Amino acid sequence: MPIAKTLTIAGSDSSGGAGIQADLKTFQELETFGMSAITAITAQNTLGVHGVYPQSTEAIEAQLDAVLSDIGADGVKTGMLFSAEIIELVAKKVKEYQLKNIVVDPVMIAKGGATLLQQEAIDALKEKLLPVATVITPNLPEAQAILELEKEITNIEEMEEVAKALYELGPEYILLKGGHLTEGPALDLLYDGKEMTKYHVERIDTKHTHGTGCTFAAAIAAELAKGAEIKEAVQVAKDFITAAISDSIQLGSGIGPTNHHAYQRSKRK
Ligand SMILES: Nc1ncnc2c1ncn2[C@@H]1O[C@H](COP(=O)(O)OP(=O)(O)O)[C@@H](O)[C@H]1O
Ligand SMILES: Cc1ncc(COP(=O)(O)OP(=O)(O)O)c(N)n1
Repeated sequence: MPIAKTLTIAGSDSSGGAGIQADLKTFQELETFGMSAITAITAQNTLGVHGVYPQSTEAIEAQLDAVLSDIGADGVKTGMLFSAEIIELVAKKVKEYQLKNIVVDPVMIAKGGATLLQQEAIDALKEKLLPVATVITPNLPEAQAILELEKEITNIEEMEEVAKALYELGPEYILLKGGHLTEGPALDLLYDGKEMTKYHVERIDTKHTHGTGCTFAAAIAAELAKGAEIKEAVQVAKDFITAAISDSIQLGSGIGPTNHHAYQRSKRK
C-alpha cells in the first residue's frame, strides 16, 4: 500500500517541542510521509516564546503550491496561522486543491502567554477556516475566545454546551480538549452533531507538556490520512499523546517537551 501523505501548515518552534517540529515527529512516528508549509518562525525554548517572525503570504503560498501541485496530501493539520491573511490563504488552498481530512488546531496563545494568532484574525478563522474543517481541536481558552464567552469553561456539562455551539460554526466534528480543566481526568469530547464521545485518562502529574495540543492534532491528521474513522483516529491520538506526556522530557529549565517516540516504544513492549 502507498504511504499516506500528511501536511502540516504551522509555525516553526526552534525548541522542537511544538509547531512544525512536533507535527513532523508525530507524522513520522505514525508511519506517514510528513511535509510542511511554514507560516511563521518562532524563537522559542522551554522558558517561552522570544520572537515571532511571520512569513509572507507569497512564501506560504509557494510552499503550499509546490507540495500540493506535485505530491498532494491525504491529511492536513493547521496550527499557528498568525494573521487573517494567512487564514484566508489556507482556506483558499483547501478549496483549490479539494483537500480532505483537515484538522484545524486553532492555536492562539502559547503556554507562556505569547500571541500566536492576532486577535483580529479570530473572525477570519470563524468565517473562512472552520467551515471547511473536518475537525477542529480547540483547548478551553480557544473555545472561549471563538465563541466570545465571558466566563471560563470549568466542567463537563459546560464543555458539552460549548461543543454544540462550536458545531454550529461549520466543522464536521468538534474535538474539545479538556487539558486545561483544573481537576479530574484529562478529558476530551468529540461531537459529531448528534453524539458526544468522551476520551479520558488519569491526569499525569508533570509540568512538561509543551506542544501537547500540536502533537494531539497532528496524530489525528495522520490517522485520518491513513483512512481511520474519526472516533478511531481520536483514540489513537489520545493514546499517542498520553504516552508522550507520561514519558515527557526534562530539557532546559522551563516547560519541557513530550516524548514523541513513547507511543511506538510502548507498542513494542
Ligand atoms: N497532565 C495531563 N495528563 C494527561 N493528559 C493531558 C494532560 N494535559 C493535557 N493532556 C491531554 O493532552 C491533549 C492536549 O490538550 P491541551 O493541553 O488541552 O491542549 P493545548 O496544548 O492546545 O492547550 C488533550 O488530549 C489533553 O486531554
Ligand atoms: C510554533 C508554535 N505553534 C504552536 C504552539 C502552541 O503549541 P501547543 O501544543 O498549544 O503547546 P503550548 O505552547 O501550549 O506548550 C507553540 N508553542 N509554538
